[in-house]
Amino acid sequence: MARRPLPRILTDSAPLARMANFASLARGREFARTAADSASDVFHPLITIGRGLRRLAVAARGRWDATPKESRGPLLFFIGACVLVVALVPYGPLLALIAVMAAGAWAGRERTPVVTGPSEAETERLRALYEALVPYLSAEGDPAPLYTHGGDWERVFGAYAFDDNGRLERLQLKYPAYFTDGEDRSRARIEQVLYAKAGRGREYHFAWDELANQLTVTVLGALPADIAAQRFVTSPGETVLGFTDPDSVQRTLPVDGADGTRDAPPVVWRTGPRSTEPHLLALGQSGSGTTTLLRSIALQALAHGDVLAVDGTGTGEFGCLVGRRGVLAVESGLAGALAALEWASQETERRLVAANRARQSGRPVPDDTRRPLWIVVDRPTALSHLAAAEGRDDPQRWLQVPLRHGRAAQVTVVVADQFESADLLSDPVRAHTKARVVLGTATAEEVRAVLGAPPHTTPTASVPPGRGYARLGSGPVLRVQVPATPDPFDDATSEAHREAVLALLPERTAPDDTESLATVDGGSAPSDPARANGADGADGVDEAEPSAAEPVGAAARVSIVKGGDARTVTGGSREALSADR
Ligand SMILES: Nc1ncnc2c1ncn2[C@@H]1O[C@H](COP(=O)(O)OP(=O)(O)OP(=O)(O)O)[C@@H](O)[C@H]1O
Repeated sequence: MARRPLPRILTDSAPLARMANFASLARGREFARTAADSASDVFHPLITIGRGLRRLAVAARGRWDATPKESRGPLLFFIGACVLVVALVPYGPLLALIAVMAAGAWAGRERTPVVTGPSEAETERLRALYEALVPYLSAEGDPAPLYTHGGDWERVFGAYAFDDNGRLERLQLKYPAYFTDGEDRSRARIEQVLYAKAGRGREYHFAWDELANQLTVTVLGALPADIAAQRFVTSPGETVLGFTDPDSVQRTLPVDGADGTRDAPPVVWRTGPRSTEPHLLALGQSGSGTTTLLRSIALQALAHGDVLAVDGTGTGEFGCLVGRRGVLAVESGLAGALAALEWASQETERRLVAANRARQSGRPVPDDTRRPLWIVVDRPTALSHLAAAEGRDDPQRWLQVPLRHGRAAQVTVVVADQFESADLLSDPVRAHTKARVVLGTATAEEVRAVLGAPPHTTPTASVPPGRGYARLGSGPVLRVQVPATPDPFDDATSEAHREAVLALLPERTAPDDTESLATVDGGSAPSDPARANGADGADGVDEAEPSAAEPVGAAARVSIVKGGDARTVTGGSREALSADR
């Protein structure tokens, strides 16, 4: 009987053999790879030296080729002499061999290639920026346009830098000479394009070099906001409005910040008879920090002068000043504000007359006309509005004389208000406040409207309180961060800030209850007539009559503390104030 053949799969050993072959092949490859790795580890120094010797040989060959024919003879002779010397000195050949090996190892070391030029993504950004500028920086009929669609961006972007996240940090670009770089509108258009294309939300500085037709855009870091109220090292007549960029001002002041003491560049405002901007106006949105700026100025002013504060917000923002030496009054009601400002106006006139008389009679100007008087008015337009509703005098009317003649009489006016109410500011306030500050979020047009010049940086959409721009007279527009000077009586104020502000307050000259007298609602509390005293001790003073509590703006009393002595007069009694002069 014939035997049946087994199935082919059981007899044919080819697949199994193939599998066995694959396995041995894979093993062999693995072995070869391991051997190669080990060999390359072992022979790595030799490989490096070999590579270095090859590079040296190539370099020597290049050098030899570059050597003029007539110099080759002497060079050969020199090399031969060197070889002879080496051969003759003891251990010369060995040392020479070691030197050659070392040179080979040095020349053959692996060098990480230096990446130059922008990455692909960065190149794409630069190209997009270039294309976006084409419509604004090209003109029909230009035979050799710097900017054309699909043109060479490397021709115009002289320098650029990106941060670690690939965002543009600095860009220097050339623009055609016919571009109207002297016109603010033309500049603003370019700045807007760059701002949009380089990434919104950051603050950019634009430096226009009109001579070289070159614009440099730099991303600005945020101004440090860790400087709080403190005693600044300044001379009398100097007030620190805030701190700015280091290259914007030439001076620095030692300040205590979050990381200890450091030098910071201040924006210093000079007041007094020689000041060209003797009065200041600060504007901003609600919550931008204008009241804080006034508080900071008042605290600095108290170091060398007297302060009269009028708080149009009626929220007691200057309550911490009440009863302190040098604080003449803190008013938050309409009647009180009117009386206090009228007094300030008449005091300015008195100082001028006294100084004039002294000069005419050849005597020195009396001391009581030389002590600086600061009139600090927060939101006067709120009081103006109230006054109009009640058919009374506009309190701003009484600022006219101090604003016009204050400089000669050592009287400084500081006004703060909100953008929305700026229209209600009187003409003298607008005309005589040459030192200007804009705080908080503001468009370039708003900054320009207040400061008279546009900012050289792109205002960002959100800024911390106290951040803005300052301009003194016709000087440059400076970025500024006001020192944190919060109301120490505000529950939200941190302990450190509260202590910093309280430490700057002059000593108390009146008992604590004065605080509730003048700041809360125009002073409804009775005061102690025994404390009532004139500035010179002999002035006429009305005895205060206790009155019923009245709403803000209907105040009937004024509390004035002059030269450290308390004086209380009825708000409606202007005669009493006049008599006091
Ligand atoms: N320079 C600053 N540093 C830190 N915080 C500040 C600064 N300026 C203001 N603030 C804080 O911002 C808030 C608003 O400040 P502030 O009252 O001075 O603003 P404002 O412009 O007067 O607003 P409003 O008129 O609505 O009172 C407060 O909590 C204040 O402490």
